[in-house]
Amino acid sequence: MNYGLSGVLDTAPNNSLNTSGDYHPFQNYYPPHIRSVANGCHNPSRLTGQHRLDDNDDEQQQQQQQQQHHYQQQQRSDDDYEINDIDKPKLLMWGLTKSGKTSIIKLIFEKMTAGETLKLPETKMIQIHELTCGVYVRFQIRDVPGPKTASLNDFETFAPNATTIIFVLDVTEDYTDAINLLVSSVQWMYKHGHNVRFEVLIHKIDGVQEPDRLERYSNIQKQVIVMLHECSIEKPLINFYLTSIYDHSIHEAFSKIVQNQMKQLRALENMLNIVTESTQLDKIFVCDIYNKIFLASDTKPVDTQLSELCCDVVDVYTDISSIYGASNSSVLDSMSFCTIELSIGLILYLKDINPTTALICIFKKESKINEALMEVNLNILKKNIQELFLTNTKCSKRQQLNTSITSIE
Ligand SMILES: Nc1nc2c(ncn2[C@@H]2O[C@H](COP(=O)(O)OP(=O)(O)OP(=O)(O)O)[C@@H](O)[C@H]2O)c(=O)[nH]1
Repeated sequence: MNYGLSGVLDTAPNNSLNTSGDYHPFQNYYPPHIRSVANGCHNPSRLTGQHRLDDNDDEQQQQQQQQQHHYQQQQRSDDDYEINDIDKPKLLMWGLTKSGKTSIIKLIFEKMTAGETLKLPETKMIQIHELTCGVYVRFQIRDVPGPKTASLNDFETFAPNATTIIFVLDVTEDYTDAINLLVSSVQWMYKHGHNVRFEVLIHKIDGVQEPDRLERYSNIQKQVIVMLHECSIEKPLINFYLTSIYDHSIHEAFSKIVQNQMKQLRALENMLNIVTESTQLDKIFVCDIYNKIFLASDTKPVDTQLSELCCDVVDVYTDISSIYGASNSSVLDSMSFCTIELSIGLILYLKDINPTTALICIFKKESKINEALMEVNLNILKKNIQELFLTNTKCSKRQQLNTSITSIE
């Protein structure tokens, strides 16, 4: 399958408007100059930008209605997107009691504040969360009561059908027991033939002084690898992250964990690479605006500060939308966009993909971006992203059908 991006146009030599017949109807809405913060908006009744102040402009209203109609159709096709329950990744939150498992889920997916997690009761029963990121990426997370010691009794019940284990290790406590629990859990999985990935969150890092953080991270990592090596597990599937619910690190780590579940990731990254190169952008992220999970970015190395900036853009956008927007409409719709110019010479541009997902582009103010070309390419990208996910589902449905025909023969 060709994972390229059909139809993406290359940068024109100057900043002129693209006059080809290909130009997207959005052209009429988005004047080809960059505007300042959050003057993109969702529908006529919400916060309006300077180009929409005239509510009596019939032509504009008609076009807006057409766009809304397209978006509703898109929403309907998104609803058609079904993922087979067997294919759905099953993530297990695992770690000692009070390590922070429930807090992480509540903070990312249920909008609980970090302060509110202080009052969370101990988990007594297994909690199953059916979650969706960016409409298309669906998975299940199981939050289970954490053991008080390095005992595997409960793990043997919870682990067998997990496809990924998210192990939460409280770095502010003596972590000998936590490391023993982690190592024996990996060992148990290998012994029972489950070659699953372990995503280890070295958590509550806000409680450790800045200079000691990396040292503690590499000590824990080394200790775990040596212990696994002693158990003859040479190349474990294991990743380590430094996290805290008091900053963006937990969103960043969880984004990587979610990306590891997506079979479309490489294809998506290829598409984003093509668009960043052809449009001369510095970076593009695909982000779920409700939980701030990044589903992908182009493959240029990500500066942590850039992804923090993206989370901030999303916060600004959703805050303004919830203050000024109509209560019954979604935060993003087919006309949503916003541009923020930073004093450090960067421009952040947010644009919808679907009702929950946005593209966030970053480019330097001085770079000669052809904005018309950027708009065309981002619209093509948006369409291709949708097709990529839908094609994948159709393929897997067709494969299932073929399998059942074969078995009947
Ligand atoms: N300082 C700090 N505290 C955190 C962090 N994450 C969670 N906590 C606190 O850790 C405590 C325990 O969190 P829980 O989420 O209940 O832990 P759990 O692992 O689900 O515990 P069990 O339900 O007993 O398995 C709470 O008081 C949280 O506020 C963090 O990143 N930093």
